[in-house]
Amino acid sequence: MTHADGQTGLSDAGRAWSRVRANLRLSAGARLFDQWLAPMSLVEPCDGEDVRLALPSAFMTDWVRNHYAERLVHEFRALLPRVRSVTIETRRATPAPEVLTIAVPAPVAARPAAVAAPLLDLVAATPAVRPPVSEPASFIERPQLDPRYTFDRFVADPSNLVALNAARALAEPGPVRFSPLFIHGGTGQGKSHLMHAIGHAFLDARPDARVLCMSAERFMFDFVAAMRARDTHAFKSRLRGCDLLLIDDLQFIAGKDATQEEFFHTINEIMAAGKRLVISADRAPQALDGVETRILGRMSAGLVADVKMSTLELRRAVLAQRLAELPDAIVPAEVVDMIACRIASSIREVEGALNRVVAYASLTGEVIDLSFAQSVLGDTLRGAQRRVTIDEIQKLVSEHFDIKQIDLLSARRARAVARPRQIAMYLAKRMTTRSLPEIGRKFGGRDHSTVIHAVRRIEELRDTDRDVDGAVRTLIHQLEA
Ligand SMILES: Nc1ncnc2c1ncn2[C@@H]1O[C@H](COP(=O)(O)OP(=O)(O)OP(=O)(O)O)[C@@H](O)[C@H]1O
Repeated sequence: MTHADGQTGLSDAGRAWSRVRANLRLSAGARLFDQWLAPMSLVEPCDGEDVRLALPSAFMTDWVRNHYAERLVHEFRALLPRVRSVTIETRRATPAPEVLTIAVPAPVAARPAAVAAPLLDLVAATPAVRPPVSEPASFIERPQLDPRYTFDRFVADPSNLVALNAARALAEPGPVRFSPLFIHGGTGQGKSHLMHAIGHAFLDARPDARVLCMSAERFMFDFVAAMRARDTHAFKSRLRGCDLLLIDDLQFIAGKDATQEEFFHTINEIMAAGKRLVISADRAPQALDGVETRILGRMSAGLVADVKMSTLELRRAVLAQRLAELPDAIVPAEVVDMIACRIASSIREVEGALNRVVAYASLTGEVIDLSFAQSVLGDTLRGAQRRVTIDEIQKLVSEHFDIKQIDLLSARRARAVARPRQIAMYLAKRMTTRSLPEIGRKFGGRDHSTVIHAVRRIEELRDTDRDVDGAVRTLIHQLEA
């Protein structure tokens, strides 16, 4: 219930918001506060449980969400303990509100939670940030699922097909398939998106199911907090009572022995009860140093699937999809293509680049063209621009393996030469925009199928052979420096 203050006319949430703002100003400092936080306003009416805050641009929304989402929940809850969630959304200041209502495209509209916020800006829409822990054991979890991360919004591509199909199968009601599912891959390649999509699909089919989604880091914090409070019972029943448990970024518990002990028992119980389990990490189980073998063994008993570095086609398709969600934005094809080609590191960065261009154009009123986009994305492009050449790759690989560069181009098949050659081809595919035939030509006139074979082989070896994975990581690091 909202109570209005007789003297100030403010609701409980309104008064809490004034205090939260004052606290933020003190802790963030005037400059940061004025730039990012001052433009934020409370969306009224507010029932004091689900708080909504609005910012005038998607860009700002993104920034505040990344840096202040959890903080805002804590600040509000300290003043108003009944606050359940804080949602940060985009609401453009002018013109009048009806212009602000962005059509919610069909796929996302299927989820009522996402539609509930009428001014939802799909690019920057922020999931409600739920309070972290300590719900009573009987509470049916409302999982921390990002409303944007659904299967409908996940673009299928050869680089993610196995993981996507396994994720879909695991989310289907009925017999449990492909559980535990272990999804691994580089940063920003869609692991969390897939996990959340599983959660959404599973809840769509079984709305009363207990689904819990958390990072391994959160698992550790909650567990440590429960131990400190000498009350691990609620923690255990909360985790172990799940129908679907989704744990992101497993690598965080590497080396944390007590947490791993608890984690092992948790996944054991989930699996023994025939419930579903999905885990993600930034590398394959075999390469997760510092994580107990018995945990990794459990993972390997299920399906291990990777999401590989995005292809150019995938980046193009994701951008096209995101643009379709921004009917007001006019972004020429050459700008889209420039972003897809020049930013190859992570899809998160690709999306971020598009958002930034659109946000700047809406703030400055400028028309988007190639030079506008390039000036907005200056630093990002300069970072991404560090153009690696095939020659550079060959030089570095030959130095690393202490062979002659010419050997990489030769017909020699000895493993001491063949493996580095495959690694060099893999890096050329991954770190340059050269096509397969072009790469083949640069390696002594080889066929494009040889390059494909090399890329696949190294991808496989990176999952199973630490030495190869380690060498590739070092080389990538050096090439990116
Ligand atoms: N195949 C895809 N289709 C559509 N969107 C994608 C796809 N892959 C990634 N994305 C988008 O890219 C962004 C980053 O994805 P996500 O957060 O899932 O990456 P991640 O692999 O979990 O990264 P990290 O390990 O850094 O957490 C998200 O906005 C996600 O929606």
